[in-house]
Amino acid sequence: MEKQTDWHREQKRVNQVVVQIQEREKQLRQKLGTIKEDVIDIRKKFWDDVTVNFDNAEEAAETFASIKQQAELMSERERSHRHDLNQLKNLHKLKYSPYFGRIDFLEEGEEDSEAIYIGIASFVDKEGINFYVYDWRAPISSLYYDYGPGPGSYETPSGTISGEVEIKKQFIIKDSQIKHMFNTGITIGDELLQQVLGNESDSQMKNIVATIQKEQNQIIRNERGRLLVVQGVAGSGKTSAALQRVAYLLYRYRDTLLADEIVLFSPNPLFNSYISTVLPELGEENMQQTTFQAYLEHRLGENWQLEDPFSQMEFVLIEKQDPSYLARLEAIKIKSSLDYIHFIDSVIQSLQAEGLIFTDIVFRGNILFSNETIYQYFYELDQTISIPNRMNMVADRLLKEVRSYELEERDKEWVDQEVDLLEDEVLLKIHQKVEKEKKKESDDFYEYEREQELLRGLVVKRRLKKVRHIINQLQFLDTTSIYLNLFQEKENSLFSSEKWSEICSLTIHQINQSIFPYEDATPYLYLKGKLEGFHVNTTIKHVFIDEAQDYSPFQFAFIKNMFPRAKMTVLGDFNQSIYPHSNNSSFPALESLYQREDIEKYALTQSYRSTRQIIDFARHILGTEIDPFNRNGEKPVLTKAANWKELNTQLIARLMELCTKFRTVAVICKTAKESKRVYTELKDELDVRLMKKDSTGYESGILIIPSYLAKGVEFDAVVLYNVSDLEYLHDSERKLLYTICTRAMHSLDLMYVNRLSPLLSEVPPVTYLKS
Ligand SMILES: Nc1ncnc2c1ncn2[C@@H]1O[C@H](COP(=O)(O)OP(=O)(O)OP(=O)(O)O)[C@@H](O)[C@H]1O
Repeated sequence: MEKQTDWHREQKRVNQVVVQIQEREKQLRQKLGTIKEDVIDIRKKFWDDVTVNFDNAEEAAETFASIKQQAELMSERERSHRHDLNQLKNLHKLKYSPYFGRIDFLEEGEEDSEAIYIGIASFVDKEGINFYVYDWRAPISSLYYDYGPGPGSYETPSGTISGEVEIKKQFIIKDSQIKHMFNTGITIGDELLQQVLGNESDSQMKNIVATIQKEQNQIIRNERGRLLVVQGVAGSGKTSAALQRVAYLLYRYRDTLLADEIVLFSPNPLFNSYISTVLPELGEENMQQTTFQAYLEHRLGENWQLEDPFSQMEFVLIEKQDPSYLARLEAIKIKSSLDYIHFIDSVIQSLQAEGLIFTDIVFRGNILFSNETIYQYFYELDQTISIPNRMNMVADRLLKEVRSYELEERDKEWVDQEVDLLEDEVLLKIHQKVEKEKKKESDDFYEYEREQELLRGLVVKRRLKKVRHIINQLQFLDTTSIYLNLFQEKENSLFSSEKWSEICSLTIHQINQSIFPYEDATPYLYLKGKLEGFHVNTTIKHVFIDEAQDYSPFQFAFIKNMFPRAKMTVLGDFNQSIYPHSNNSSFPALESLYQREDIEKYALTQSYRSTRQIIDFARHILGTEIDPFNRNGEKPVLTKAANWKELNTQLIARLMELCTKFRTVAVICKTAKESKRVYTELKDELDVRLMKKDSTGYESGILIIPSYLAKGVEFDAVVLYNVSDLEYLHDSERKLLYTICTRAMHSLDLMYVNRLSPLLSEVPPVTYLKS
């Protein structure tokens, strides 16, 4: 009875708030209509209100000022329009579901407690005094995530506020109706989480603001430290915490931080699209999103075709018979290490005194500046000046000489010939220019000579444009040869590896081919930056790196260098480090780049994605401890087939069954090559889609996807294709297997032919079913 009246009371409040929201919507719509009309009006009458007069400098300045004023007026109105539109969108969401939580808090020293309702955005009365709804990011809302009934406190810019949480409730409200209501304890109720996690997955990630856990809340709201490191088990909400943290920062620093000043590095384009709706759902704009590969490509420019990490991964997974396989694996490890940075730094040190390699600058087939001359110019300069500064000084000197050369060159015969070939429009333009000058000079003989002079000047200038570009871009520096020189010495005291000599030959061979190996791209750009100066990005204030276990120490150092003013949030799971360059030393290496007091570290140990049964199975692959959220499902199913044909028949039957139960079903293969083969075999039988490295999105249905592209993403049901000893034999593939299994939310199948992978030998038979 009490429960019913309580429910009734709460629903009554929802109704009241919704009425207020509707009222506000109405007012805002009216206001928007007026602003829109204003903008149209300003646009239409833009020139009516501007007096255009360029007769003299004073009039022109006045004209300019009045145009500026009109433009500012219009952009202010447009800004206001955008802001109100955003507010309208938020009101629309609030109307559907005004809030998800309530806490009654009695502040120390106060007589009465206040009921705080928490939703995705604030909603205040007209006077701006009473909050119907608090934004989940407001300081007081932290109580909801951090405490159950009992003593509690929260931080505000002016200090800590303590008191007593008297009541804590959670709601699921849809269509303005309370569907569920729970009184909860310390953690945000199991009941609500059960509801949320039991739902089917989507091709888009969802926000978790209603059920953020205490340890996740600490990560989201952390503002200390320049480096925030999160090590969290599979499915522990690292990506979720990262995205809600972006939303939090945008709210907390709304006057000084723009979404564009935050960049997120994600593992692949598919992941980018998977997470792209979370922030807009929360009423925020998306941050910049990129992959490290895209960033490298952008930096390397068009001259290089860069191998991508997925092709490198295919090589590592497939080409074990390749004669250079072990050398390349070793090369990848060495080139990812901080030792390699130190090695490059030591080489750069010696290049201060000698050894840089330059190329000739050629003009019309002749050497304009020989590499020896440039070398001499460079090393004539004081050695205490940094290499990039000296490089710019050389460029200035060369440009000056080009200018003198340009003047001399105008009288050459080739110039006359090219003048004859100039286009008519150019001739006309020069003619008009001279006519104008003539008027001023009132000189009748001036015309022909002057025209010729200008035309010759133009021809030479045009032809020298490329030379100037080469100089301005410092392209006379032969960074590729300097990089290759690192591999000329077959002995290297820094690397005891016996394979160093083999690595040297391999690298020289690879780089002389047209595709630049992935493992060399970052070191090459680092060297280039050290010689030419880094194009650092100082506008970015926060860098987020998700799936951070896939980054090498070298890459971390490089990113830190590129964004010198940014705070870093780095989230990963060393149990999912599947790339040959990533290992357990990446995070310590990253931390070594910061002062101890600048580092904040968190661990997430509870997994929310998969059912208890899936986690119980998967954790034995690595022998690791993971605390599963208590949600039950079927045990994973292991299916053995006598041959490939039978495997496919069983796979098709199982997929048909899974499709009736779930929205997203993934067949995860080890490699892209295998995925393609499976796709070819299934496509006539079932509606399946093949995911490739450049796939940018997916819909519900059956996907066939290579293991490394499924990183960071999740599916209702996963079928691991061919978990035989042929595919998963080596210890190095253990983490890959574990990563694949932990993509499943509700259902996991593993299929194989002949012999089962020995990597599953430690998994107790009670954790799975056989079919
Ligand atoms: N507090 C939470 N409330 C509701 N759902 C949550 C919560 N935390 C995590 N989840 C859900 O758990 C799943 C896994 O979350 P997420 O992808 O953020 O984990 P992750 O640690 O990045 O995983 P992985 O490293 O395995 O890719 C998602 O479906 C997410 O919505």
